[in-house]
Amino acid sequence: MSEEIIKVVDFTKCYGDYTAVNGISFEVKKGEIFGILGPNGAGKTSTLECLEGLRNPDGGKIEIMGIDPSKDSVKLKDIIGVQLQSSALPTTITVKESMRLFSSYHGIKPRYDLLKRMRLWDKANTYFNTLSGGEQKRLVLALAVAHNPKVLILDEPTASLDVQSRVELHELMNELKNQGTTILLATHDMAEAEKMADRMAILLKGKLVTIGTPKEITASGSTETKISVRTIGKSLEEAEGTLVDEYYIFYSDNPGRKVTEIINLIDIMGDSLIDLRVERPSLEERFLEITSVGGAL
Ligand SMILES: Nc1ncnc2c1ncn2[C@@H]1O[C@H](COP(=O)(O)OP(=O)(O)OP(=O)(O)O)[C@@H](O)[C@H]1O
Repeated sequence: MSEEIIKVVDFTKCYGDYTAVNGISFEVKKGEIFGILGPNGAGKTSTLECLEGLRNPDGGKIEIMGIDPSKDSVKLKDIIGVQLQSSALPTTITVKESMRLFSSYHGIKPRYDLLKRMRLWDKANTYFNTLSGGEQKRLVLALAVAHNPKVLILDEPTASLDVQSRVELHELMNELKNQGTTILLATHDMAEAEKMADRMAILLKGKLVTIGTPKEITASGSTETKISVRTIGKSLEEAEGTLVDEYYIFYSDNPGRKVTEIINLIDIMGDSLIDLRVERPSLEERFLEITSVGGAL
């Protein structure tokens, strides 16, 4: 897992006078799922589009398996898989025709197995513009992975997908990862990022504000761990917790020590524990902390 597949060094993207991405650097290793998170306008899509060779950087360096996307789009096309925008497909192409077209573009046999897997086989002869939003998205994803790309670039892949399709896509991503595919995943969905990403970068106003595993990022915040305790008696009445729906709620930056203190108190007071829950701050809470005014910037 140490081979660097994607290298981004001091990358900058401008639109006229506006700097959308301002000197960011990160590397993605072989077989990693790397999340790119950030609020609207943070620069995620601009970064992905430069990696895909659709736009040219205005500064710094980008490499995918040693290829500069802005210079060698021919070599890049077989290495990367990208999710097309829905508008990139002709409205009256059928599902099966689109798979044939893409497969011939990559010089492979049509991957009808993927249409079956993405539950699109019943719609094989349906025009693209009459598919539902979720079906269009499933097709676009099937087309992105048809040629077994070494690098898969996904921009909000599960937005507008139903729960079943979302779970199926996550399974497919894990399978591809296990086969050594490197996946770049831009998402607004914190639960998805926490579940799927090995590491992630958070962008804010074009700058990279933090990078690490979901656990590292969550643990680096000031948000405290929540401990909820329910007892038979009233042993915690005098402790500093707040009573909410029969649970005493405590917050601590040292949850191990706090839980021991609480249990000792319950014991000393001759009381009995009914339930104890420890909830670490979520990635979402940490994300909000980082991206809100007065956050880590
Ligand atoms: N073609 C363009 N011309 C001018 N400005 C652009 C263009 N594309 C993007 N921008 C601006 O660059 C900034 C970054 O946009 P980008 O789409 O990369 O952000 P994003 O993180 O993907 O946002 P979102 O989560 O809303 O999709 C935004 O302020 C946007 O308005």
